[in-house]
Amino acid sequence: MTSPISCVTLIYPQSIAEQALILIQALQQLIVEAKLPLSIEAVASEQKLTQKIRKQLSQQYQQPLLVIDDKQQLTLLTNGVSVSPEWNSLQRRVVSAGRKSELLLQATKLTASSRVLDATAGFGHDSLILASSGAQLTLLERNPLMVLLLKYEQQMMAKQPNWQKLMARLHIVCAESTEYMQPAPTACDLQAQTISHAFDVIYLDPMFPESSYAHSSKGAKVGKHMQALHQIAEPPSLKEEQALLSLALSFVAPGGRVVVKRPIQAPVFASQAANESWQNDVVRFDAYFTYL
Ligand SMILES: C[S@@+](CC[C@H](N)C(=O)[O-])C[C@H]1O[C@@H](n2cnc3c(N)ncnc32)[C@H](O)[C@@H]1O
Repeated sequence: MTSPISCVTLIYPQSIAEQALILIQALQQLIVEAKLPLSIEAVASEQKLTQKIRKQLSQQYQQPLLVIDDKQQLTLLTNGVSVSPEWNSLQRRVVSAGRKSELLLQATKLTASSRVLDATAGFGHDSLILASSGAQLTLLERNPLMVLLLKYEQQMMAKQPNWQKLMARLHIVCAESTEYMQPAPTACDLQAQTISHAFDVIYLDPMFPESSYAHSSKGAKVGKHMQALHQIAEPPSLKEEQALLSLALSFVAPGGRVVVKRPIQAPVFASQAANESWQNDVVRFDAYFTYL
C-alpha cells in the first residue's frame, strides 16, 4: 500500500539562501532515493531562527516543521521543541561502548558478525550503540520525517573519516515494522524468505507513556528528544505490543533474541514475561529468546 504524500514546510534563514538551496536539493534527492512519501515546501525566514522565533513558527504552523540553520543542521521543530539526531554528541559513548558500560550491549550480546534489526529507530541513538559492536544494523522507522532526518544525519556524518565505517553499517528503511516482519506469503516467495530469519537480534523501543520521561535522571537531552517524538508518535496499545512481539519472535533467526526497552517501572511488554532482564535505575532491557 502506498502512503499519501505529505507536504512538510522547511524553514531556512534568508541569510543562507544559496547554501540552503543546495541542502534542499540534497534532501529532495534523499526523498526520491528512499521513496519517502514527502514533499518539501521551502520558506525563507527574514529573521534569525532563535528559540523564540522557532516557538512562534511552531505556533503559527501547528504542525511539525523542518529547520535548516547556518551550520547545515537539519532540525525537527514540533510544538516549540527543536531537535535533531545529533549523532556527534554520542561519540564518546560509541567509542567506549562495551558490555561493561552499555546495558543494551549486555542484553543483545552482539558480535561483529551479528545482524540486527532496530524495528523502532527513532533518532537512531540506540542503533549507534548497537552498531558500535561492529554489527550490521537495519533501522526501521515508519515516520517519513524521521527517516529523512536519519538519512540526512547519516550522510553528514559519513563525511567525517572516523565515522565512515560505522555509517556504512547502518541501513535505514522507511517501513512499518509490523508489515516488514510479515512472514513470507508463500513458500515460493524467495525474496521474503531471504529477509525473514536474516536477523540475529531484533530490538524494540516503542514509545513509552509520556509520564515515564518526566523524572528521567538522564538529563534534559533525553527528555527533549522523547518530548519531540511524543508530538508525532503514539505509544502502542496492548494489541499492537502483542502483534509487534509475536512478529519479531517469528521473524528473528532461530536461536536469536528479541530485546525490548522499557522504563524501569513499566509492566512487561505485551504482557509477556521475558527470559532475562538487565536494568539500571532508569531503564530495563527485557530479552526474549528463541531456540534452534
Ligand atoms: C521511542 S522511539 C525510539 C528511540 C530510539 N531507540 C533512539 O534511540 O532514538 C520510537 C520510534 O519508533 C517508531 N515506531 C514506533 N512503532 C513503529 C512501528 N511499528 N514501525 C516502525 N516504526 C515505529 C516511532 O515513529 C518512533 O520514532
